Amino acid sequence: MKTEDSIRSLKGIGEKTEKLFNKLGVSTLGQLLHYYPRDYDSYGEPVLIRNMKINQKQSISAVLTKNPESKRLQAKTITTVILTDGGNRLALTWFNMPFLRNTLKKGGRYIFRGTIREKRGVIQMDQPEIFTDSVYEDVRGRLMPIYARTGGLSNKTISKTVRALLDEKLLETEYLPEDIRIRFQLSEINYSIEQIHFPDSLKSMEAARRRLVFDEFFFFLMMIARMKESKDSRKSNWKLNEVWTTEKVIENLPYQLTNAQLRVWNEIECDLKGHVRMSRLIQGDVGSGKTILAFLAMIMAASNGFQSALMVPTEVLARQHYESLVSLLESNGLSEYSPVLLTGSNTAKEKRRIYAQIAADETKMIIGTHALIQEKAEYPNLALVITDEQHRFGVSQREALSVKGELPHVMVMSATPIPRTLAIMLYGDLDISVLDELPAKRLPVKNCVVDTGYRRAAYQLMRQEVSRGHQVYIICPMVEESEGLDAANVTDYTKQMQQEFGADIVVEMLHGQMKPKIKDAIMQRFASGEIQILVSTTVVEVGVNVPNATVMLVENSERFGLAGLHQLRGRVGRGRYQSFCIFMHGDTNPETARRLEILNKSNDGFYIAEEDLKLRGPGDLFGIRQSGLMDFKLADIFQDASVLKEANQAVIDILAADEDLSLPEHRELITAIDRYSDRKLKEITI
Ligand SMILES: Nc1ncnc2c1ncn2[C@@H]1O[C@H](COP(=O)(O)OP(=O)(O)OP(=O)(O)O)[C@@H](O)[C@H]1O
Repeated sequence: MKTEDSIRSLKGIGEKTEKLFNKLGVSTLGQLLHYYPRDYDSYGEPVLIRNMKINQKQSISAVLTKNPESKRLQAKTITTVILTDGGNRLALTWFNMPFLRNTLKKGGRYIFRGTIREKRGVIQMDQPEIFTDSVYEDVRGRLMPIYARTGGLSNKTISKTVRALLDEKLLETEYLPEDIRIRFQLSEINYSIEQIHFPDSLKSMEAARRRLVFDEFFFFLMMIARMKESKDSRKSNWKLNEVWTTEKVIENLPYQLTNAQLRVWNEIECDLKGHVRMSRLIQGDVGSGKTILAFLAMIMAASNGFQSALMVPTEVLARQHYESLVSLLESNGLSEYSPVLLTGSNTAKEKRRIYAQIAADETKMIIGTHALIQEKAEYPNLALVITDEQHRFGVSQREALSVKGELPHVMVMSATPIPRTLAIMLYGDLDISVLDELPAKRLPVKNCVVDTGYRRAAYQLMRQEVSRGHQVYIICPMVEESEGLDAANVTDYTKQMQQEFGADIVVEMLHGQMKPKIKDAIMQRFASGEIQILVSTTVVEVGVNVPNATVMLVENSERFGLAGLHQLRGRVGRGRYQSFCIFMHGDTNPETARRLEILNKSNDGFYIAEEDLKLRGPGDLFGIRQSGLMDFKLADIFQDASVLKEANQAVIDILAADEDLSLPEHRELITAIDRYSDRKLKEITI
């Protein structure tokens, strides 16, 4: 038997059972070995009735003093046995199992196991499992696996099949080098597989789990590390030596760059000047000033005679960046770089003209939405691509653009602070720069978490801020997943607000269903101060910059994740005025208020992201789960953070000693890694 063989090669697995296993993603023997239990049942010592704990699964050993009784109730047959010990009674009931009357005999000793419940003063056990003493002996004191199941395939069948396979002694070849196993105290692979399914003890299960969790992280990190091109192969074809234009632009800025901005700019500049192509992630909290770094890099490309492209996720953001760039260039006498804006609002004719302009190298700077920049444009002279990731895993996206033209420098901007552990996983193929400082003279946003009873007071605060010439965002979440309802909700709310604030205050709305042109127009009017209150869905979450806005009210804030709320809040507090963020919730669950309190306590995105990761896991947080990329079977990025660190260290050390894994002691390892990467990359759907 081989691990690649179909599970049909096991005795007793016919076509029907095979199909059911396939539903669980198990087709081969190897996959079955790695189909780990999701939990365990422990078979403890049988207890006396008086010592039984309600709502716990327990066993009782008893001699039957009476035969079971069956009666029909509606369409069901109910079979009952009453057990007594020392004056305590326990009722056992089974549904639709009348044959038990012939199985369980008066005078026989059995062990019954099930969850103890109390109903109307009677303690009872529904549907208990039944053992004879000798059968129970086999499981006594053990942890028995509980597998994720599918209809028609019972836990019993799955465990029996796994047991049968393990008894065949089908062995995996140990692929982890011995020194790594010894250094990180990892148990051997076959022992770990056996013990994760049928542990001898809790301790051996934990050791097995640690090894298998290590493997999950290790392979993932190895795959990412091997995707990262070696510095030697990342030769840059672009010589960017001219730096004084950007120096002048920096001098002319109306503010001083923060130390963090200066440090990161220095890293970017070194990349651009060097012989190695840049492949860098710029991470920073909301409002930390990432945009100016992107513009400086684009200006540096242009002043050296090269093109650059900035891709962003929304049209609103593309236009906003375009306008800021145009005005930055104008104020520095650099309009000759003639930037272009490429979005879904361009007519076919305009697009053709812009593409022609790009192809003829008449424009040095292209700003647009991802899809459009990636479309059929030809970039004869593209030295730099900047993508604004917006918490999405984008290897394939980055690759798609990098292949256009002569492999440009790549800079990735992430607006979501990502905890260090997760950053290793997501962006292991990039160098990372962190903007860990907000521009000075910013007043921290004042937060409050309130229930709907505070609404009047919130409106009062808005009125007051508007009278001072400032502006307000009101965020309405989706009522349901349906986009249609989303729009209706915002529309109704806007009408209410128009009535509430009267004709002197302009209230408008913004949502994802609007035509891009209309959305742009609304955003323009808000940015120019013509609209005072903007009622919006989360379309403003992404990077919108209106420093004059000082109040944000988030309705139904319990429906958002913390990281999302932090992004939203980042839309205020971007100028020099005191800003306020009101998280309103219509929920009486104390858990909600406690979760939102985390935002109240801190304005630090990295801290909030850590907390959110703890609460919700990485999938929900960054929309990664859908990509299948972080679907670990056992590993949990947060709980197993220490194993993650060790796996990361192991990857670094192994590659430092043997970059292409060609040493004989790594032969098994490279085979296992290749197998893993093939499978994983096939699974990814982005
Ligand atoms: N060093 C600085 N001093 C003062 N203001 C700055 C500084 N750097 C940037 N700004 C201003 O801060 C505001 C926010 O900057 P920017 O839009 O680049 O933030 P960001 O990092 O992209 O944040 P987000 O992810 O929230 O969009 C802008 O109005 C920008 O002009």
